[in-house]
Amino acid sequence: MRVLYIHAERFTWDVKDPASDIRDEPISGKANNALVIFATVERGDIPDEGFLRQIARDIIDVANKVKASSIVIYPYAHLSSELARPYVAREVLNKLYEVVKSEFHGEVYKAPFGYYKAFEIKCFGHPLSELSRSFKPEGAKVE
Ligand SMILES: C[C@@H](O)[C@H](N)C(=O)N[C@H]1[C@@H](O)[C@H](n2cnc3c(N)ncnc32)O[C@@H]1CO
Repeated sequence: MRVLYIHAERFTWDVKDPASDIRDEPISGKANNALVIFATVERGDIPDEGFLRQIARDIIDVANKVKASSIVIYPYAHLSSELARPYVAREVLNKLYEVVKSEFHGEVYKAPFGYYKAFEIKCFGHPLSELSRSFKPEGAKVE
């Protein structure tokens, strides 16, 4: 999984057209003082508890470091050329959302999977406000 973390003073997303047969409810939204997680699920990623906890731990660690009051999981198919199939990607992101929500003290949001979306973001610009990560399942066969 490839992720881009942006610590944003304000983040809003507006659902547009469907972009996949596999999709969530089309709910737009906004969050303030949010750690926005632009997340691309890659081929080989699995909805495995241990893998997801590893990612959730890092997300929450950064959210606490930057004193974010909310976290947004944002499905984003643009950070890798090795995309997981939509069915798997949606399941991985929905489970990641559940793990983060169960362990973070603040609000946790998930933008809907499977759509084109407009978004507005105001990045704080401090040294930890833009970070990227790559997570691989333990012992996963790397093609
Ligand atoms: C398009 C752009 O504006 C929007 N932001 C978008 O990316 N929409 C994506 C994700 O919501 C989801 N999606 C599909 N495959 C994946 C994947 N492997 N990982 C994450 N999301 C995925 O399905 C949509 C179409 O690819």
